[in-house]
Amino acid sequence: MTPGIRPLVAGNWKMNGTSASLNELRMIGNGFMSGLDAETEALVCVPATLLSHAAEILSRTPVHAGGEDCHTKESGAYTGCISAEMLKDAGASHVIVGHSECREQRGEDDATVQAKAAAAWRAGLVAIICIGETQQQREAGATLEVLSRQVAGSVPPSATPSNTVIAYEPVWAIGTGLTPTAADVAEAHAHIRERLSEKLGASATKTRILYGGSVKPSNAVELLGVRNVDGALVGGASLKAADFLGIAEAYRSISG
Ligand SMILES: O=C(CO)COP(=O)(O)O
Repeated sequence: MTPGIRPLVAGNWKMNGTSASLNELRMIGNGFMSGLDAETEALVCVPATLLSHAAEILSRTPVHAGGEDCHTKESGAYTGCISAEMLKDAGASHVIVGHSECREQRGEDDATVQAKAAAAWRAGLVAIICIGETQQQREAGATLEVLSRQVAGSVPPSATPSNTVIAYEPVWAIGTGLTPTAADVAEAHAHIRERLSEKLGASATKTRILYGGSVKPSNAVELLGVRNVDGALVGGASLKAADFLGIAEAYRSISG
């Protein structure tokens, strides 16, 4: 937690979900309608095929709908790609950029991630910029150096707390059930905050830094209670309403 920052609990459905999954989304929306802490903001990023349905379902709730990736360009001959403007048109408020799966599987570099964040802003979306070290980098003792490089390269210098969220996702913790210790998370988030301060000045104190990687209801209190952790980016556990709501509940117990 960071004093003065409203936490964000965000889901990332990845390449999961068909129209049959929208019921889980309805339950997530309803969960936030009936009593979840108004101080916690919530978002579910869904496959583009579901986005307009998701936005419609969530429009009657406090939960936002988001995209999972976008192209740098507004339109053009880019078969199979989706622009930030298209996501906005379909009802998105946010888009994830630079997820490690996109960096690894599609060879996305920091400059591309930075251009995608700028594309998100151009369309009026909040960019959720993902960073995080691989297992090999952690074992080599290079975690903080990698995070410095990714903040320097992936975060546009004009980022503000209202147009940008940072998500620290150690690659080795994604989908593995492994998580860093609370001390490791604290060190990484403090380091990211310092690098953001150098780059963005005073506004860095208000920029949300989410933790992502095997967050579940059972570990949410420990992980999200760490200093400088301003929410979660949740993969697998966001596909089940009960788990996603359980994570948000954990946040309430920390804030309370
Ligand atoms: O990659 C993630 C969210 O973007 C994390 O995924 P898991 O929560 O499934 O580990």
